[in-house]
Amino acid sequence: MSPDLSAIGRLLLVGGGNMGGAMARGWLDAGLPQGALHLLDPRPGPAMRDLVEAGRLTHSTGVPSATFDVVLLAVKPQMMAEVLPGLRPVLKPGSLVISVAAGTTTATIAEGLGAAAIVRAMPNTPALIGRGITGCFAAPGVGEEARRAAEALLSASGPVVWVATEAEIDLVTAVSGSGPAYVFLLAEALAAAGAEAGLDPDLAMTLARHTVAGAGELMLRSDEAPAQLRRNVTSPNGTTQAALDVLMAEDGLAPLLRRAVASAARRAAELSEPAK
Ligand SMILES: NC(=O)C1=CN([C@@H]2O[C@H](COP(=O)(O)OP(=O)(O)OC[C@H]3O[C@@H](n4cnc5c(N)ncnc54)[C@H](OP(=O)(O)O)[C@@H]3O)[C@@H](O)[C@H]2O)C=CC1
Ligand SMILES: O=C(O)[C@@H]1CCC=N1
Repeated sequence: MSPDLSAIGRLLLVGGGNMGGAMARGWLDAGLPQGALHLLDPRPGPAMRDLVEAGRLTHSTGVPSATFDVVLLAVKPQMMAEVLPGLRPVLKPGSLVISVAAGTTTATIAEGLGAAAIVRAMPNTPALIGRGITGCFAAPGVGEEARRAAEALLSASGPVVWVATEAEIDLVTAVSGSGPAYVFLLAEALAAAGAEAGLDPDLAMTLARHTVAGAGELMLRSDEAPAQLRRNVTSPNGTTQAALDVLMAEDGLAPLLRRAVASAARRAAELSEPAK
């Protein structure tokens, strides 16, 4: 069911790139009222330009001379220090600020903008098709109504989960924010392994894409846990077991992913420091 976005008011999206663009598409598809969304981006990409030309949102290359009920920050973390002070005039008492920037803390955002109700959110790019998941942290001072507004907006991209501490957002980033890239890499590696083993490369890629997508869809729709779904594929002493003996070895996939997630979380923490 689509969230009710009719009461969101005026919404400013700052940065219409991969993530901001995916979220904008989700809001428009979920029925954000005509004229509610304004994009601030000096160089919007083709997808956003098409939406502007279709009259589905307004756009400016500079900070608009209006105030907004919600401001969603989707610029690179390295841009935040430069962008935040210029946004002070678009805020009014009660404005809600949502940031999806990896690493940038609510304290940094509060300092750059002056006082505001700030929610840090970590979506992921399947938001583009309404199949993302977003982890959120509400800074102290964000009231119940603002939380509900944030949840309504973010749930246009898929489920929304709240964490109790800001440090957990860096972990959400490492698992689900960056996670789609790990899954795409799995598809790439599976296709490459199939091609190396002798399959036509295009055929191997078709097999890999459908396998990853089908397994993902089955996992979402099934009541069974991923471990049980894995067992359902694994005939005793069969082919899957032969592959899993490699993937589940001491130096297999689990320790590799542990290291990858730890490395992403460390990078998120680094991004919270100035000039990284
Ligand atoms: N991509 C992802 O999977 C995810 C990204 N994020 C976060 O989302 C944020 C954006 O990432 P992503 O969308 O990938 O990055 P992109 O580079 O694709 O998008 C950023 C956009 O902001 C624009 N921009 C640059 N300067 C300004 C400015 N002063 N004012 C307004 N807009 C500006 C950029 O224009 P130009 O390209 O011309 O510089 C670009 O269109 C990051 O903070 C990232 O951590 C969070 C979750 C997932
Ligand atoms: O790579 C990044 O830093 C961003 C945050 C999560 C996904 N992309």
